[in-house]
Amino acid sequence: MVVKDKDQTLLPQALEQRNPGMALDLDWVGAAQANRSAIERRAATLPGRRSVKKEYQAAWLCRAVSCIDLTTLAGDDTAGRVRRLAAKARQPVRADILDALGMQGLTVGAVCVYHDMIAPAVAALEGSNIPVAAVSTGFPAGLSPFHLRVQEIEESVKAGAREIDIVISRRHVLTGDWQALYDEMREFRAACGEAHVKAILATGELGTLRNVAKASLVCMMAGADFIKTSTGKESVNATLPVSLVMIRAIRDYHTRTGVKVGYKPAGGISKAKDALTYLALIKEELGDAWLSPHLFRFGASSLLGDIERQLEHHVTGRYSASYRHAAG
Ligand SMILES: O=C[C@H](O)COP(=O)(O)O
Repeated sequence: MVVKDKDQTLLPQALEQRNPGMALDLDWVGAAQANRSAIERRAATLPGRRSVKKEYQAAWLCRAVSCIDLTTLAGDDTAGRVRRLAAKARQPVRADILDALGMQGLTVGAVCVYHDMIAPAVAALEGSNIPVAAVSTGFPAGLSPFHLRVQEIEESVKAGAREIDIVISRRHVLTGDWQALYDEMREFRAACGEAHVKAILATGELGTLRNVAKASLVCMMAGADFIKTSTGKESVNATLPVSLVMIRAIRDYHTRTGVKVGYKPAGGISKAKDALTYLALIKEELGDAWLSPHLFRFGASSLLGDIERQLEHHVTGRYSASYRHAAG
């Protein structure tokens, strides 16, 4: 069976798009609003939306796979674990399932690791065109000395990371010091050189949705190629209300500057149906242009397993024994 999606772009595209950034516009930042109750009402309508059509669900799930930053960020990471992750990144879904769907050649968007795991990841992904993304700048808290955070970026780029996920200093947001946030992001951007930079806002620690909107704008003004919700280590990670606020900031930035900045929800996204909700959100708020790996990623360590199980179910009409067991 071949599953077709009318406007599909399933394979990762070349990462040629960069956000050049702009001068800090404090008036724009000051005017940013986020009406919590309206945002929450809208977010509540998202699960189960028809904009991601059920008859094309397998194709949408494959698209979700192509947008995953397959992640391992644990203190006990080893080269062996990273090699296994890289193998999964190259072949994220069982070949017989992909054959049945007519989706050969599917890979994930990137593999995301700590600095020390870049070398084994790069070696294991050689020849695949799957980029390695590294979390740098003293991830997850971002509280190491500034010059060491900049140096960490430079080292990560030198080691072969083509994407750098930086963490912002939350205190700059919490104290409303937008100039400091802009300057920090600007320096991180410069240190990344040719590598793409994703700015992790750690939204669960920013206090208000309004702060999330402002921090999103400032990071984009300073040249972030992506804005990302969370490290996955905060007590609250990616949520739909926060995503709406960030996505609307991306939309405003695009309207005002013509520049498309990417979006990466991360942390706690582990179910295929949640992935579909996020894709519906992107489709409705930003449009089809954002539904590809160069403008949208999931930061996720365990989402792929559930998507693979759903695809298997789609193809065979049943879940494998291991899944039935896991589902109780
Ligand atoms: O950036 C990615 C996150 O750290 C992954 O979080 P997760 O392990 O909850 O999927």
